[in-house]
Amino acid sequence: MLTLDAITIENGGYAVQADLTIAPGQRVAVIGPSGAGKSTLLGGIAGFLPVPHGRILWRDAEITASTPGQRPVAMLFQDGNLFPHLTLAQNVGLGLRPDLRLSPEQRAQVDAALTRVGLSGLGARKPAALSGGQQSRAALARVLVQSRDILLLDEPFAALGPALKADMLDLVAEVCADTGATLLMVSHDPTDARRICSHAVLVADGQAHPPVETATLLNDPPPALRAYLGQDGLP
Ligand SMILES: Nc1ncnc2c1ncn2[C@@H]1O[C@H](COP(=O)(O)OP(=O)(O)OP(=O)(O)O)[C@@H](O)[C@H]1O
Repeated sequence: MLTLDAITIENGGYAVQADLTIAPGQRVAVIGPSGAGKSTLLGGIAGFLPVPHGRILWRDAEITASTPGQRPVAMLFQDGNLFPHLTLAQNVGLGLRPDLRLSPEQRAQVDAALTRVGLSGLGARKPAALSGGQQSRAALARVLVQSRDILLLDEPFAALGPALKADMLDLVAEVCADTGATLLMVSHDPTDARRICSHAVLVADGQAHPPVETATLLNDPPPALRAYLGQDGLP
């Protein structure tokens, strides 16, 4: 269980409050108006932003004061996930050791992660020699190799076309099912949430609400979400 026990997360002058729990292995979309604090929520869970009030717990152990590296969390951002001067294998290896002094076992883990995301044999390539979809897969492999319990994805596939994005979302769902990882994924596209997230957290007006079933939330959105989604259900 991921427990956000009456927390406040600070992001500059902005604050987001949350008092909710997320079940292990659950896939949860984080949705809400632009600027409402979705990235702030993920940043607080990851340990990148201060949480001056409340407690964050994972499986009953408090992690509020833990550094990002000590938390059971791996995070994938929209941009800047790959270093252009490093090969794919090195980029993925960074998830295991920042100095890249990998043991043979760790190299095998990198190869396995690349294979899992469909990039077998491409480890020696640099990111520029890959398509956008392949780059997204490599970034996902780096998150995978970390074997963390919680995956935080902040609009990671927004730059991809619809078909590639759907492939990546399905891959994320498969990986979460394989590993039992708990997923929180920020997305501006409600179809992403419907595709792979059983539950959704609405972030609006500085408040992250407890998760509810995605279909329930999107089929009958509260006013703050309805205004954002518009009549056709898209932002
Ligand atoms: N460094 C900062 N200093 C002050 N305010 C900030 C800072 N970073 C973000 N904010 C503010 O915090 C609020 C929440 O930002 P956040 O990025 O979490 O929203 P979001 O819901 O992820 O938005 P979007 O959907 O547009 O990405 C915004 O109103 C933003 O202006």
